[in-house]
Amino acid sequence: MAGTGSLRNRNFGSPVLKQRSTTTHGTQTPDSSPVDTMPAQLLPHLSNGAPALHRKYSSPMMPPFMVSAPGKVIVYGEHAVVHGKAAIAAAISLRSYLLVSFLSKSHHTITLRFPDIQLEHTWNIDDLPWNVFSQPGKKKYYYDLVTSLDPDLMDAIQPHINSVSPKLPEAIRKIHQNSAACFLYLFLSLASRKTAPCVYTLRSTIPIGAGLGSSASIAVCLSAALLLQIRALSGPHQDQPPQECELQIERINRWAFVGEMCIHGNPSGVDNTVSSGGKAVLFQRTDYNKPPRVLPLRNFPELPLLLVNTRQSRSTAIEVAKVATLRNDHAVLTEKILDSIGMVTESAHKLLTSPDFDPTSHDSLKHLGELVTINHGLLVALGVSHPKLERIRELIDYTGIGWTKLTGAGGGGCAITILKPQPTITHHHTNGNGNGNGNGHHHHHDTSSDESDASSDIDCSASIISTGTKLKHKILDTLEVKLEQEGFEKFETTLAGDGVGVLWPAVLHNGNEEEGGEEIDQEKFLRAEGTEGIERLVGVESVRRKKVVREVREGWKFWRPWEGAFA
Ligand SMILES: Nc1ncnc2c1ncn2[C@@H]1O[C@H](COP(=O)(O)OP(=O)(O)OP(=O)(O)O)[C@@H](O)[C@H]1O
Ligand SMILES: C[C@@](O)(CCO)CC(=O)[O-]
Repeated sequence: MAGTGSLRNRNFGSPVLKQRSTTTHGTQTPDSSPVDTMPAQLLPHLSNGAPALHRKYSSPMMPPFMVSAPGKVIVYGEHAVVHGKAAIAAAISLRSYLLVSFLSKSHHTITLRFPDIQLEHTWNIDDLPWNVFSQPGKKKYYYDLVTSLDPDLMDAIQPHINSVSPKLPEAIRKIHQNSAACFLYLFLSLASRKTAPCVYTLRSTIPIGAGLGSSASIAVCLSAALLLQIRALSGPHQDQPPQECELQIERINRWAFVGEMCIHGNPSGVDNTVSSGGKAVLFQRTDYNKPPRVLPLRNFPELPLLLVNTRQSRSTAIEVAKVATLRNDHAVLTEKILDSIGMVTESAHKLLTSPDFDPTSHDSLKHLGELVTINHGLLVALGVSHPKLERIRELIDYTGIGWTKLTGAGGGGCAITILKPQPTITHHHTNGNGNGNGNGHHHHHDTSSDESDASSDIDCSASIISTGTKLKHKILDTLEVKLEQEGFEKFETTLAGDGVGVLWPAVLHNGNEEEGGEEIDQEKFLRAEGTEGIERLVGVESVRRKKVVREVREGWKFWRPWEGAFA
């Protein structure tokens, strides 16, 4: 077991990291590689966390570490992506955080503490079906591409899943058992009997079942944590070449996809791909036996986005199954709708990647907005909207502030609105419908000036004037009150952020008195209150709210192939 002393003596800057980390296949058996014997050169690299190396850990075990992964929004193409069409999705600033704390070896247990869903469960490591998972033909390695769940392995873990929350009502038990299945399948596939006993404590700022990829983000966290524990990842560190960063992200993503399959049956893989790699991507999977086509959209604009939660929870698996049924019952029609959604995505992709794309121009935003409207209509035709989503769209359409669609699986969950740029006109008549398909409702924003241009209810010209900005804020404030009155919830988030991140050891400079930084332990993590409390304690970004400056906190590290290094 590595004590504090050996941790201190480790050479975290070893150049060996570069050579080892290019290892891809077959040179390492993850069996019998508990993290407490992890060689320094394969541990997450600390470049600016030097003080942490000299601190004394209160426990003689390995210090706890954390991983974090973002949620996502699908901007275009959900559902159609399950059927081979392309989708565009972007990471958001809401994230899941997983703390891995090690126990002394006498424990022989593995514990999940997932307070967001009130799940707490402990398994005895020796009782798990290692023999089934290590049989020839069944044994998988960290570098394998697994594209479907093995029914024999699922059968083997079933009794251990059934032992989770057996007395709770069916609906809650299902949520618990989905998360437990995701963990156990990954744990048994990647770890070994000798894996160090530990506690996995997970907290998330992503609403669950709201279309924002909560399940993918937990699958990414679990995959990254387990791969780190078995030494199958290198970095993230400053000098990692882009291809090497991509390899690490890909490795995490492949196993996260396996975790996603445990939670919702037939995922396309878009959610875990965005959650692993961050930023924004065009994603398409035509053949489930092969890796998908993933084109990073490096210049994806920080579109002004409004995110509203219906608070109507639903299961992605059920919504995906609805579309499969429709496709069975109305094959030709459904195919045409799915094709059209694919065309919406391609059209957006063409615009977003064209050399003269300007996200602040009226024409570009209008084009993207119209595609949002069309996409929503097609999702309605697929039967995956919900009266509450339609109500949100109606409320937003009346204000004329942007273009709205459901995002993710639908059936409830969230709606996104791409906001028009700042209005330049301070008095106008709207047709009550920002999507240009007027429905006869009239709104009067009672301010001064230009009545002549009633057609451009909110003008998208580049000149932004303060009266226009005030008007927009007024409309948004009024809208927020209405949404709240009807039980909906507005979210603040930014688009196109980082993917999976590592905090090793779990120490952050939180500006308090603790020498060398604040050690994050289970109790502190569990005590953090709500999204703000979690972000203040462990958030990957520090947010200076008034000026809305977001910057990555010292300590958190990311694989960023687009930079070849982390900031
Ligand atoms: N914070 C969390 N803690 C534990 N388990 C979670 C958490 N968030 C999500 N899950 C797991 O993910 C499941 C929700 O997955 P689902 O795919 O239905 O919703 P989503 O991922 O939020 O939406 P979408 O797939 O449409 O983006 C839950 O039932 C639970 O098993
Ligand atoms: C509905 C869906 O397309 C998006 C869920 O976020 C399902 C999937 O792609 O796995």
